[in-house]
Amino acid sequence: MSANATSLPLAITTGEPAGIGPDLTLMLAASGQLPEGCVAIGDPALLRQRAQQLGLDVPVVECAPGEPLSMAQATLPVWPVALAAPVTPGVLDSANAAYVIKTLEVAVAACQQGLAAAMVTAPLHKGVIIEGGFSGFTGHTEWLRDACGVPEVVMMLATDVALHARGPEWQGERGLRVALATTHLPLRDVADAITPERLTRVTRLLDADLRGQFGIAAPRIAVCGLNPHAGEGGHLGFEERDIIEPTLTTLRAQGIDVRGPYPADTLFTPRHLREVDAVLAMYHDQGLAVLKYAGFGQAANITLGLPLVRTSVDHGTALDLAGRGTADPGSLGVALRLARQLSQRQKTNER
Ligand SMILES: NC(=O)c1ccc[n+]([C@@H]2O[C@H](COP(=O)([O-])OP(=O)(O)OC[C@H]3O[C@@H](n4cnc5c(N)ncnc54)[C@H](O)[C@@H]3O)[C@@H](O)[C@H]2O)c1
Ligand SMILES: N[C@H](C(=O)O)[C@H](O)COP(=O)(O)O
Repeated sequence: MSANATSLPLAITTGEPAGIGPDLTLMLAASGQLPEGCVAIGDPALLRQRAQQLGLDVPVVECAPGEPLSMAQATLPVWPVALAAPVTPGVLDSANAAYVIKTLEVAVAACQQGLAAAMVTAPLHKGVIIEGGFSGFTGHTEWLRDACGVPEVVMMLATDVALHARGPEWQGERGLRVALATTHLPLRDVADAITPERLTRVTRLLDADLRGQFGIAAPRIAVCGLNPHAGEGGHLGFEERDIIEPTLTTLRAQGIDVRGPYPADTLFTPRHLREVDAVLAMYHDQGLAVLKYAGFGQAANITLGLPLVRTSVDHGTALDLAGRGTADPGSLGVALRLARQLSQRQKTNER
């Protein structure tokens, strides 16, 4: 296989086996919407069984990293990882936690060895991974940071503009990009995690990847406050006055176009969004509730700051839909297209 980012496969980790990850991968393959050069990572027997449950005629073809992929229409090439326990759609079993982690390890190794262009992750279930013995696990994003040995990563979700613009007024014609200063933390711990050091690392990474990965020459970043009305001058919380504002002042002096902190409730309105390229939210639901309202099913999750390209879906395991054929594969399609685009850009940047 040529070591060319356009011909290297996109490795899809199929995620929680009782969730919709296997279904969505098969649905895209069956409908001919799986982009050329994709390979799934998971248990071939599970995929064949799920295809049968969904009534999909998708031959599952086993192969190994580095081998040429089957080019036949509507087949699904698979790099095999064996399940530990049989799966019933919608029913979690912590015995399969190590299997899910193994699929991630295979994808990371393939990217690192130049055998995959990027990894695209279908959803996993954080709770069952923890119950399966991975006590520190909080999500793909943090796991990938540690697996790749980098000090910081940033979670950013973006709507797919071409497919989902709400109209020309929705953040201009560039869609909505929301990055998070903190990720999977209990709300109780969020305020303590908003430190000058973290804000500085996250903002610098966001600025660098908007330039390098998204080709924005001079990124403009709007930053949310943490408290209602951005702290009301210190009367409704001190984090803006004492931490966020001074950090942004320092970053501006270093040449980063970072604006705010703004009251988060009115920042996510077209008039403000049109003026910037990304919003940095202070915590998970502050940013992602808006992003998912704007584009659920047509958005993707990107991990910034990794030495490899990783994109993901904008939704979870949807156990209620597994095995039924009613889940929407749109976000997986967006994540795959974005992964291909980012891996091609990464290759161009390396030249
Ligand atoms: N990328 C990931 O790995 C990822 C992302 C988000 C959530 N999760 C995990 O998923 C699990 C369940 O999370 P949750 O219940 O908060 O969110 P969820 O996205 O699984 O489900 C929320 C709602 O959205 C619906 N939904 C989700 N995906 C859909 C799709 N493709 N088509 C149609 N409807 C869809 C579900 O049926 C449900 O009603 C949790 O363990 C969470 O941590 C993983
Ligand atoms: N925060 C993500 C979301 O709500 O869509 C999701 O939990 C996935 O996170 P990881 O990619 O870190 O697993």
